[in-house]
Amino acid sequence: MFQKYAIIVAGGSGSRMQTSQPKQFLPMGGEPVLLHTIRRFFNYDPALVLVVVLPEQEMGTWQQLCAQHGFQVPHQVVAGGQTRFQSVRNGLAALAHAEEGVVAVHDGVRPFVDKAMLETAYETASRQGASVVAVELKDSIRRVRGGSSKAVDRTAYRLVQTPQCFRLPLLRRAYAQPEVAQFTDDASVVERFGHKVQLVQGSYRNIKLTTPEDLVLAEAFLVQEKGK
Ligand SMILES: Nc1ccn([C@@H]2O[C@H](COP(=O)(O)OP(=O)(O)OP(=O)(O)O)[C@@H](O)[C@H]2O)c(=O)n1
Ligand SMILES: C[C@](O)(CO)[C@H](O)COP(=O)(O)O
Repeated sequence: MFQKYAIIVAGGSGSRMQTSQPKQFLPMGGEPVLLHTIRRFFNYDPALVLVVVLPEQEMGTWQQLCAQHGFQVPHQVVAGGQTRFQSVRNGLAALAHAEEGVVAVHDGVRPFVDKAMLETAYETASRQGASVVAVELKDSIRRVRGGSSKAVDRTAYRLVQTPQCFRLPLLRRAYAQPEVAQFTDDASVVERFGHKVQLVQGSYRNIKLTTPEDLVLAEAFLVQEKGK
């Protein structure tokens, strides 16, 4: 067995959602999105060490929401940075005293992560160092260049999700690199550091709440889950 950690990043402003409240705090089935996400990790493994990264100015909001919803899942709260990279780095700093184990980095706005996916991602990273959940493309894709476009082979690509799991010392060393614009996720950081990343099966339900229509889908998923 190995110790499991999770850094749940919720330090963004949610500009594409176009709501006054950051999307991680929006209600979904009557409870904040972030609360659902954290609970999924706790239900997977109550012994998991949880670090939640929040916008510095929203610490009070989160405290209030936890009190309002009687949310008791133990977690450490850390202030985020200007970019996702900086938020993950701040989350890692909160684990400075942890030595071994596997850490998942997960978007706070992906509330439909499930137990099977978490188990596969953690186990794969414990054996191979780095794992990333991903799904096949459902649409055709085209490469755009200048004013024209060209069809490309979609079977050669995957859509990358979170959780992305890593042996803790590896992720720590990778995040000591200087930030570059190409770092859109944790896998890209670890890969640039020189470590291969193993893809594992994600899910089409594991959506990232990004734009307003994603909330409609999320509510529908919840209704469906409650009916099961
Ligand atoms: N400085 C940042 C930026 C993003 N995130 C987190 O990274 C996840 C994925 O990012 P994204 O969906 O892009 O969130 P936002 O940056 O909040 O959204 P937008 O780009 O629309 O502003 C989210 O859970 C978000 O809160 C973060 O912790 N710190
Ligand atoms: C990490 C991520 O969710 C994997 O798909 C994605 O890269 C985040 O990108 P965003 O531009 O911050 O939404």
